[in-house]
Order: sequence, then structure tokens, then C-alpha cells
Amino acid sequence: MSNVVPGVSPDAPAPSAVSNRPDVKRDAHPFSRSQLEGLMTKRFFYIQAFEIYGGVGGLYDYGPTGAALQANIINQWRNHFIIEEEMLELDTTIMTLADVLKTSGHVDKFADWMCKDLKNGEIFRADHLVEGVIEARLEGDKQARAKEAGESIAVPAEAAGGDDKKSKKKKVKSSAVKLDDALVAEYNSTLAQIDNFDGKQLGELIRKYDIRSPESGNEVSEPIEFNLMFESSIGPTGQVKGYLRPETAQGHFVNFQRLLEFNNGRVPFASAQIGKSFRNEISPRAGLLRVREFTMAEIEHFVDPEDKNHERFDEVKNIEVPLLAKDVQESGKTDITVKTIGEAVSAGVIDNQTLGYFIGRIYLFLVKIGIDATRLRFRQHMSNEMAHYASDCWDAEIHTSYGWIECVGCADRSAYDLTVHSKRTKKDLVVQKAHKEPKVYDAFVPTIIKKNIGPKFKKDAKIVEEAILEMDQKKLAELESQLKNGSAPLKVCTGQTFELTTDVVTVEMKTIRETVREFTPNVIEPSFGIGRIFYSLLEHSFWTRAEDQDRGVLSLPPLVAPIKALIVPISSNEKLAPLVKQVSRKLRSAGVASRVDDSNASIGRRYARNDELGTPFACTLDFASLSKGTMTLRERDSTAQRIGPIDQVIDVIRQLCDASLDWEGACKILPEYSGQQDVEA
Ligand SMILES: Nc1ncnc2c1ncn2[C@@H]1O[C@H](COP(=O)(O)OP(=O)(O)OP(=O)(O)O)[C@@H](O)[C@H]1O
Repeated sequence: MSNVVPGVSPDAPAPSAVSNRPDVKRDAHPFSRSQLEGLMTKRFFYIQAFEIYGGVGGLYDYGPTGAALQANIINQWRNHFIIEEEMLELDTTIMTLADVLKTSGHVDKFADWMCKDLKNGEIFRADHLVEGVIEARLEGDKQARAKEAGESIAVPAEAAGGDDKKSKKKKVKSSAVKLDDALVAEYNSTLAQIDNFDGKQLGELIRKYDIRSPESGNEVSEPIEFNLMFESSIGPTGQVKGYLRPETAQGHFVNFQRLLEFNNGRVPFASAQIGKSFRNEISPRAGLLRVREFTMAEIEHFVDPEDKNHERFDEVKNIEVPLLAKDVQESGKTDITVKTIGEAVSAGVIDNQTLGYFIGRIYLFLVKIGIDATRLRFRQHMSNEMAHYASDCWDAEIHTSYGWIECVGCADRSAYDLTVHSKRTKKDLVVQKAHKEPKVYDAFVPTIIKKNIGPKFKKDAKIVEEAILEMDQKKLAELESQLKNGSAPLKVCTGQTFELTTDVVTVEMKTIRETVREFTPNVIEPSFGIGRIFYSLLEHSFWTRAEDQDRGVLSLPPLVAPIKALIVPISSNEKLAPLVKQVSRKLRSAGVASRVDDSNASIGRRYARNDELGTPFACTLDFASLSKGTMTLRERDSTAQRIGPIDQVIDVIRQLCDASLDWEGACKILPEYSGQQDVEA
């Protein structure tokens, strides 16, 4: 199946986790970000770090509910990937040797483009500035056209981004100015390719469209590069330089040899790591979406470059995923095509089976933890956006009130990382694979005459030898014919040229009988930002009831909800206390995280407080519980109540929490609660 659907507009009303449940009465108002943020603070999900000192941009602390939710997401991640796929888990250091990050290219290239307000010195991330200003102009154009047509002008709701429309950029106010049609088309095409521009091109756009500092109206400087890594030194001498890692990936690569040995020398295999990473973002905004310290969960799947098929591909090939391919974006569009993963790989839209397999697994994971599948897409990197060594890269983007947000990157990094670390350390980071049948073929083979090469090239002998050994067949053929004519020039990595003669090297055509193939594995890397997934999940789960619009409900799936069940004694009568303890103990031994709320607040208030915390179930104990051994079970989203014997209700909750039963199924087991209860004795 393959059909085209338009990209979700940022103005579309945000559906919530309960939008297609007829038994749930939700408020008709659009999503309110400020209400969700208020709830996050009030219920201490997360808060800006060092709040009592005034806070620091891009740093956040998670409170008890947020920490539990994050831990549950990570737990699901661990089950879904590490356990399910038998991955090798690592826990490598955060403080990273500068040499490692120099080799990986981060010291030279891990940078964003920034520009400065030429008068007041305010700093902007260049691509976000261009994007923000253009979007504001397009919004102004929309308003002017609506006015001209006599239509009422829709005030952008928070669902459309509200006061800080996209995670990535500075707030820019729009004014109703009509633009030329051709300019509108040009602007839209620029936006579709915004991730594709380098510093020079961003500078050109700034000048071409007269983009200025949004608040002051001042001109801005040419974009310059700003490295995002936090620098440090290891030990007291200051001589060993280090950085806080900007990703966990390098920890996998520097341990590749040991991992391979652990896996009995065989590929494919995957290592996985969950841990903190640090990026000194130019302008952290939009809460958890762009921060300076965040948890990543990364997989490095090592695979034979000649065989990127995946043995479990059949399990995902029929999953339909919304794809935004690079050629669509490069033509200035954002249309999404829905294809099965099998179709996308066969058509070459997704480069190979392993990459397709992980796209499918990422999709299943995100939907399982509660991300709305209709607000999820996979966007392919455009040519300039992709690292030069990568052969294909797809981002899982989730739609939020800030627009589409990259939450997971899934890249085929080819053999780049292992090759550069191997070159730098002179360690063989390769796999040896036995051929089924020995391979016999003719090839040019160089022989280095050790006793002559040293005296001839002295301190440069090693570089010359390495350069000869790195030659491919084409270069060796050329060398052989040049040597026949007397001598051959050899250019080495330092830029120097040396004269080779047959007293230092000879080249002969030989018959090779190869029993083993040696290769550097390619790496497919799914890289998850847990904070971005966490925040998107909160937005997708948040809604308010038709009858109480001031209080929010978080419809977190039981699988990840911080607390699964609330135990509510109907009154503070001490006769209920032993039963409360007993139910609490039973839930604990069934593996269900629960809390008791025996406060004096009305039962309705106690339920509402827990709706805000995302607790999916409440167990209410009344006097019938004492006399008949029954307990009522309230479901958060519908507020429906069912009743049954205590042990049966606990068993139903256990099944609801491990997703082996849904609420519909629970209703078939437990009858409806009639509202009658024994009066207080
Ligand atoms: N500053 C950040 N704050 C929170 N999460 C982040 C941040 N930077 C990256 N991530 C997360 O880490 C994942 C992998 O990192 P990657 O290097 O691919 O991101 P990126 O392409 O640099 O992101 P962006 O373009 O948004 O800066 C991202 O998909 C995202 O979920």
C-alpha cells in the first residue's frame, strides 16, 4: 500500500490519547501548553535546575513523578531493544579523552552556526533565526490575506505553537503584511530545506531576505561556527584534555575490539548504552526539547557492509510508516508518503533492510509507550544535512505544539567511526569472516624490502611503508608499471612526495587463495533523546474533562505511568487501615507500583489529583470491602468503576499494567459498580 497524505499542519488541533474513545468526555478546547506546564511544575515532574538561584537555561531537574516516568520509559526501552534483541549493554565514561573526539571529528566539526546582533550582541542560532523570521513573515501574510478576504483572523492557539512556536528558534512576532506570491513560494521552499544550509548559505539568506534581530531590528553578523562541546581537563596538570561527551556512541567504538571478542568474533551484533550527554546549545529553548544535559539511549548495530539484510526483517516489513523522503523536501514540499517498510526498502527509499528494521522497531516502541501514531513521521536527511560518511539517515519526528521535533535519529554511519579510530590508534578494528569456499584470484602484491626502506627514507620510512600498504589494486597496477620504467612518485598523507624504486619495493601479480575475508563493519545507529520523547509523550497524553476544564488528565499508558494504582480508603475510619495495608502489600507483590491517599480530601479530589499524575487506576476500599471482601476499580480516562473480589481486581490490574489486557477486556471480567456500599459501622 502506498498513498500520499499531507504533512500535519502545526495549526491542526492536537488530538490526545483519548480522542477516539467514545466513553471519554473530553473538553473541546485545543491543547493548552501553559496549562500542561503549570501541571508539570505543580506536580513536580520537572523544573529548571537551580531554581532558587534564578535557574540556568537548558538544565532541568526531574522530580519524583518525572523521574519515575523517565525510568519507566527507559525500562521499556531496555526491554524492547536490549533484552528483545540480545544487545550488549555498555556503561562508558562521560568524561571523554579529547583525542577520541578529535579523531571522531567532533573537535573540528561538532558545531552550529551562530550570529550576533551587531549592536546589542544578542546571540542567535543562525538557522533558527532565518526560520523564525520567515515563518513570522508567512504568518503575517496569512493574516493580511484573511483580512483582505474579510475572513476573521484566527489567533494562533497554543496548539499551533502559542507564544514560542517552534522548539528551535527565537520567538518572532508577526505583523499582517501581504507578500508577493512568488516570495511566499520561495519562503516555503527555503523552510522545507532549512536543515540543508551551511553557514555560507545561511549568511546569503540573511542578506537576501534582510533578516534582522527580531526584537531590536538591528543587523546581524555573518554566521560563525560555535563548537557545542563542554571542554575540561583530566587530572591536576591540565595536560590531558577532555570533553563531556556529546553522544554516547564513541564509548561503543573505542570498545569495539572487546565487544567483538565478547560476541565470539561474529557480526552482526549490537551494543547499547543509556546515559547522559552534554551539548552547550547556543540558545536552549522550549523546555526539555533543547537542553544542555540530556539522557540518550543509543544502539550501534555492527553489520557486514556486503550484507545489510536483517534476519528479523519479516517481523516489521508489513508495518506502515509515514515517510518524508529527501527528494520531496528538496523539491520544497513536506508531503508524507505512507508505505510499508518492506515496500520502502524494495523501492530503495530506505537504503537497506537493517535500517528499515530499526525504523520499524522505533515506530513500535514509540507507539507502545503512548506516542500518538498519527503525529509521528520519519524524515529522511537531505544530501547536505547528512554527514559525509553516512549512506542514509532518517529521523523519527514527533509532532508537538512546537512543531515537528526530531526525537530519534537513525543513521547508517558506514565504516567511518571504526576506520578513523583504527587509523589513529593503529589497532585493527576489523572482523574476520571465513569464506564458505576458499576464494582463489590473481592480485598485485607489494613486497617491501625492509633492510633498504629504513636507510633510504629514515624518519619517513614508516609513512612511506603505510602508504604502500594502503594502495588498492588500481594504484598497485600503476606502481608496478612505473617501477618497470625505473621509479614511481608516491604522495603520502603529509603531502610530501617520495621516489620509489625496486630496491625498496617490488610489485608482482600473484595467485591468492583467500580463506578469510577481513572487513571493517558498517554501523547502523538508532539514537534516542529520552527527554524529547518524554515531553512529547506528556503533550500527547494531556487533556481536560468537559466538566472540569481547570484540571488536567494525563492519559499515560499503564506501561509507563509513574504510579499504576492509587489506593483510596473511603473514610478515615481506622477499621479500614489494616485492609489498606493488606491491599498495598498485595499490589506490591503483584509488581504494581501503588500509593495510598488517605488524606481528608473528598474522594473526587483525590481521584482528580491522581488523574494529574497520570495514575491509570484507583482501588477504592469501603465498608463492603470489610464485610464482603470486594474492591472497586476506577479507570482514569472514562472514570468508569467496576467491582470484584480484592484478589481478582488486583489480578486484573496486574494484567492491565503489563498490557496483556485492555480496559474493554477488564470490563468483561469485572461487573459495573452499582454505587451501593455498606454504611460506616
Ligand atoms: N540539545 C538537545 N536537547 C535534548 N535532546 C537532544 C538535544 N540534542 C539532541 N538531542 C536528542 O538526541 C538525539 C540524537 O542526537 P543527534 O545528534 O542526532 O541530534 P541533532 O541532529 O544534533 O539534533 P538537533 O538537530 O535537533 O540539534 C536527537 O534525536 C534528540 O532526540
